[in-house]
Amino acid sequence: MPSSLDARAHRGEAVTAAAAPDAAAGSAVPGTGTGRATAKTILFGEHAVVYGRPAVAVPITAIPVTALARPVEGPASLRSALYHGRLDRIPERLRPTGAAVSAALDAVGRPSAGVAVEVRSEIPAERGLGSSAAVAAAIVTAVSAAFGRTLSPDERHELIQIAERAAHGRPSGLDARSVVATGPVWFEDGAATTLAVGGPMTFVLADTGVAGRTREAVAAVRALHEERPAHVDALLERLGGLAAQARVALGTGDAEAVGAAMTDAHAALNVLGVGDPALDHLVAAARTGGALGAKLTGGGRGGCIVAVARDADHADDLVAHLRAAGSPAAWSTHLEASR
Ligand SMILES: C[C@@](O)(CCO)CC(=O)[O-]
Repeated sequence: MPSSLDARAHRGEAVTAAAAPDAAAGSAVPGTGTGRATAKTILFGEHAVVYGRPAVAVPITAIPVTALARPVEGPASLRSALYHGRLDRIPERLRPTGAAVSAALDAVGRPSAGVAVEVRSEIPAERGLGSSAAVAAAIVTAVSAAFGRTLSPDERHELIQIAERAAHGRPSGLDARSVVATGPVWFEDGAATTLAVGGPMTFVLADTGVAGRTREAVAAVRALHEERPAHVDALLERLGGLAAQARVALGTGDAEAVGAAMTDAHAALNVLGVGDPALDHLVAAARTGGALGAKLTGGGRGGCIVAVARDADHADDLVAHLRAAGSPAAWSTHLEASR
């Protein structure tokens, strides 16, 4: 992993579940533009959400990405930890990032304008933490601001979705909504609403060190769905049901019930074919470390796990335990009760 993504353990910011103002701040002074978004973790509903089931996600405000953009003479360019050069020569794997710049230029009516875009991201890529959606969110906000436009949340969502389609074909929109939220979200029918949290809850994220493969995992679920629709529909129904159950448990602050639902969801995701031995290893380690439950988070087939800690102090122990079990990076994030 690049040095900026070195193993760190954040105690995590308090993420309030109260009013969820938009987190993708941007300046709209023509000539300069900034955009900001954050990592996210999906607590429940990944993959099932692609098939219309509900999901629960939490933005990780302690892990941000910022984009800066300014109009220039000459071709559009990108500077990031992964690439520095002309946009029309961007490597295939960064095509979604290029798509975000182009989509924003189209949206401001300047499709062939030159723009210099710089991305500073603390979000590890390909770890199921929403890096592609967050980078796209920061970019579309920054580029449109550089040309004097402030995007409405829905306009911005559509532009992020263009980049997400380049990333993995048929995105549900969950990532695009979560990376610009400031509190936990309930996602259903393409819309995100603020989720009530009835008591403090602390989650720990741990990286397997194995790159997640969302595109491949989404395609594998689609193929399995075509092959065995009844089997897959039952799993998707189960995953959607666990999200609904967890919504109630979050609302009453019942961390044990949230953890139990997570462990069940992990099992269902494995049957769906999006697991990985490295994920199972960390889920098992989380349990021996005293977590109330754990599961893979995001696209799967690598990436991160998310676990429920007993409390904020236990989260620190759990981070250390997961690091000792081989995780190269672990973080914690804390939710305060919203009422
Ligand atoms: C796997 C998935 O459910 C989440 C990826 O972070 C895909 C999507 O929602 O588009």
